[in-house]
Formats: sequence, C-alpha cells, structure tokens
Amino acid sequence: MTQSVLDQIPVLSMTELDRADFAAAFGASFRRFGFAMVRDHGMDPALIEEGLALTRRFFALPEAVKTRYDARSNSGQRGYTAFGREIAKGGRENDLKEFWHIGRDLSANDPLAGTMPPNVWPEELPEFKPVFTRLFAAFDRIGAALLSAIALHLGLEADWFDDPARNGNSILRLLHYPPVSPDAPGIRAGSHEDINLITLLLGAEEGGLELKDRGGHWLPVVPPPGVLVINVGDMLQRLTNHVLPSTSHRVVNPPPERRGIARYSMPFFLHLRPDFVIDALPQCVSENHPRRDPPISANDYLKERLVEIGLIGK
Ligand SMILES: O=C(O)CCC(=O)C(=O)O
Ligand SMILES: [Fe+2]
Repeated sequence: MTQSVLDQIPVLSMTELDRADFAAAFGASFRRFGFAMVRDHGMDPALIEEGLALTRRFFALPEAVKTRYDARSNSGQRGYTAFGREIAKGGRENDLKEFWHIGRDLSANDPLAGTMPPNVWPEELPEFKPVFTRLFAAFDRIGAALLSAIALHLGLEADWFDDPARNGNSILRLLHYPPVSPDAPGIRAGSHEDINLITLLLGAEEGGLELKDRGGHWLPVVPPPGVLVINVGDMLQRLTNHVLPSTSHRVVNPPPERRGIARYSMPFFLHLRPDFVIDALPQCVSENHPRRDPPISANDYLKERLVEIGLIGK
C-alpha cells in the first residue's frame, strides 16, 4: 500500500499485520490523513459497552446533580463540564456538548502530583470508578503499543516514547451531544485540533465526525463498530516538525431525521509527561524542512491551550 492510493482511511488490524508492516501502514495513514483506524486492538468489548452505558446514565442525571462535580475548580481537567462551555480555538459559537473528564491518579508524594489534580467520582454511580479506572488502563496500554508503531515509523527505537509518555497527563473524556433542535446555533463540536500527542476515540459510531483532508475537503470518519479511531494531536505535530499533521476535525449536526438522537463518544487524549520538553526530532528537521516551533514543556503548552478553549481563565 503506497500513500498515493490511500483515499479512504483504511481499517488496520493490530494482530494480522506483523509489527513492521503495521507500523508502515499506520504511519502512512497518519501522514496522509493525520488519522488512522484500528481493529483487533484487544480492548474488551464488554468493558467498552459498560463504559458507554455508564456515560449514558451519568448524563441522564439532573443538571443540579451533575453540576456538583463542576470541573471549573480544577481547570476543566476532572469531573463535569456543562453543556455549551467549551469553544473550539478561534470559534464563534460554543460547542453543543457536555462532558466528564477522568485523569491519571498519582500518589500524593509523586513529583508530578502538582500537575494532575485528583479524580472526582459521581457518588450516584458507584461503578464509575472501577469501570473507568480499567478503561483508562486499557487506553494507556493500547496507546503505548500505537506509540511504539509511530516510533518505528519515524525511525526511532520501538520504546522511544516509553519514558516521555510514562505518567503522562492523559485524559479520558466522556462526551454527550444531546439531540439538536433545528434552530440551534453552532455545531456539536467546532473545527479544532487536539492538543495532546495522539487521541484514541471509541464509540463514535453515530455519524458526524469529519476530518479536513490535505485538499481542504471535509471527509466523514465512519468507524465500523468497535473500531478505534486514532488521530495526531498538536504535540506530536510539534515533535515531528509537522511531518505528522495534527488534522482539523469537527462533529457536525445530524441530518433532520437523526436530530432527535443523542451522540456519545469516548476520546482518550494521550499526553506526554508534564515536564517533557517538546522539541522537533532531529530526523524531522533538514535544510529544506527547517524547525517550525520553539521547544516548550508539555505542561506549559497544555496550559496555553486550555486558556484558548475556555477551560481556564487567563
Ligand atoms: O466526539 C467525537 O467523535 C470527537 C470528539 C473530539 O474531537 C474531541 O473531543 O476532541
Ligand atoms: Fe478532537
């Protein structure tokens, strides 16, 4: 498979291809689209279903209960962010979505503990903590395998990302896009790029997700059931000096016949360790392709971007 024949995101098997072939195909999809789709990723379908069922139950709770877990006290990094609060960088209308964030639980004496607030859990749903703790660990594990494929594709050692991503400030986001009324201003999620290294997305089978391809056209991303959608975030774009493009994407409103249907999805934003300094890899810099961005620590970059999307005050 060469890059030029890729005009739809291929669905790649993590078990049918050997390690080198998977890395080549995954890398080609990333270079072409900034997106990839993967099956046979080994995540337990029953666990995913449990997570999505709990997500539906949480968002069905009364607003007064959900706002008890308001994430404004921790920069939007844990707990509940109400409908209409987040706005795409540079966007005009706030997004038509509400979400819940789960992060990494570090011990209080960990040197990085200051950069990661403790999780909050909804008392109303005791299964939340065990189920999402397991899902977070599963995403961490598959994320590490995908980073290893990216490393091979870039000509690095397979374990290159192990240390930079260990105890990364990753976030599991549970998303609810309620039914959309015909006169609603704005869209479910305005065009944006993800901040982190890579995003692993599950449950986005209800349509609406679109990526902007290199020709500037919006291409629907329609994963078959259970397939993981992975995209390049801004941190990987910076690290690879834009060789791997962080691709703009959005979630458009449903057509009239599906307006009454809510949409749920579960992106895992895989982050670097907060103290890791993101600087272009030497193999991605040349005379013809000079360095594009100055070095910056993952934590400083994250803070800068959270201000831009309205999750922390200036
Ligand atoms: O819901 C989706 O399918 C995508 C969500 C997304 O792009 C995001 O939350 O950054
Ligand atoms: Fe996104």
